[in-house]
Amino acid sequence: MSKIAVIEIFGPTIQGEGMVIGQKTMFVRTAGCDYSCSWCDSAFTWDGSGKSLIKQMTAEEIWTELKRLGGNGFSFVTISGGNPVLIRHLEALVRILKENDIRIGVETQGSRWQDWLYEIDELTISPKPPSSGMKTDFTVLTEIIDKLNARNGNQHISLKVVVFDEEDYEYAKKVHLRYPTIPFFLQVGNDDTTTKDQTKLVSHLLKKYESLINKVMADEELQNVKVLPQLHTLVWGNKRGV
Ligand SMILES: C[S@@+](CC[C@H](N)C(=O)[O-])C[C@H]1O[C@@H](n2cnc3c(N)ncnc32)[C@H](O)[C@@H]1O
Ligand SMILES: Nc1nc2[nH]cc(C(=O)O)c2c(=O)[nH]1
Ligand code: SF4
Ligand SMILES: [Mg+2]
Repeated sequence: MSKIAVIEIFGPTIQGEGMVIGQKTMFVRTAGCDYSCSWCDSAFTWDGSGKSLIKQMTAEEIWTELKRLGGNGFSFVTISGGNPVLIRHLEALVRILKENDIRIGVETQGSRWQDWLYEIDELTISPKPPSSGMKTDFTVLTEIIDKLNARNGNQHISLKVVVFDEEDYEYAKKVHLRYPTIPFFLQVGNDDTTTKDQTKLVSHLLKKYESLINKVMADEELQNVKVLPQLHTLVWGNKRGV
C-alpha cells in the first residue's frame, strides 16, 4: 500500500474559510508544498520545522485515525496542506471516504492537477497574490478550471484569494474577472501568524475585515463576491490543530 506524508489529523472542528465556512469537518493535513508563501500560516508543513511530526500513512491508517478522533460524529473531511494535490496516492483516501459516504473538501493553490480532483465535493482553489512572493501560472490554473468545468458533476468549486494589500486586491479582482462564473471569495490575510496575544490579533483582524468589506462594497467591478475572515483564527487565534 502506498504511503501518504501526513503532518496532522484533527477534528471535529468547523471549516473556518471559504465556500463551506462553518461546516463541521475533520482535517487531514499533508506535508510538503511546491510554494513557499511569505505569510503561510502552515509553513511547518514545508519549512522543515515540523519534520518530526510527519508520518507516512496508508489511506486505511488515515481513515482509522479519523474514526478514532471523530467517531461517528462527522460526515465531512477536509484535506489541506501544504499542497495535497502533489500527492497522487491520496486517490486511495478519497476512495475510502466515498465508500463511507463522507463528503470531501480540498484546499489547494491551483498549481497542480490530479485526476482524483474530479471526486472532490467542495474544491477550493486559492491562487496566490503578489504579497506571497509566488507567481501564478495562469496557463496551469486555466487548465485545471477547464478540466473541472468540462466534467462538473455534483462538484462545487470556488476561487479564494487572500488579500494583504492594495496589489493583492488588484490581483484578486483580476482573478475574478478572468473566471467570472466561478464563485469567488476574498479572505482577510493574517499578517501575524505567530502572536499568542489573541485579543489583540482578533481586534486587528476584525479591523482589517471591515476595511476589506468597505473596499469591496464601494467597488462596482466586484459584484457577485463573498468577503470572509478566517473564522477559526477569530475563535482560536493562531492555535494549531483547530
Ligand atoms: C495553508 S493553505 C494549504 C492549502 C494550499 N496550499 C493553499 O494555499 O491553498 C490553506 C489556506 O490558508 C490560506 N492562508 C495561508 N496563510 C494565510 C494567512 N497568513 N492569512 C490568511 N490566509 C492564509 C491559504 O491561502 C489557503 O487558502
Ligand atoms: N478550522 C480550520 N479551518 C480551515 N480552513 C482551511 C484551513 C487550512 O489550513 O487549510 C483550516 C484550518 O486549519 N482550520
Ligand atoms: S501554497 Fe498554501 S501551504 Fe503552500 S506555502 Fe502557500 S499558503 Fe502555505
Ligand atoms: Mg489554516
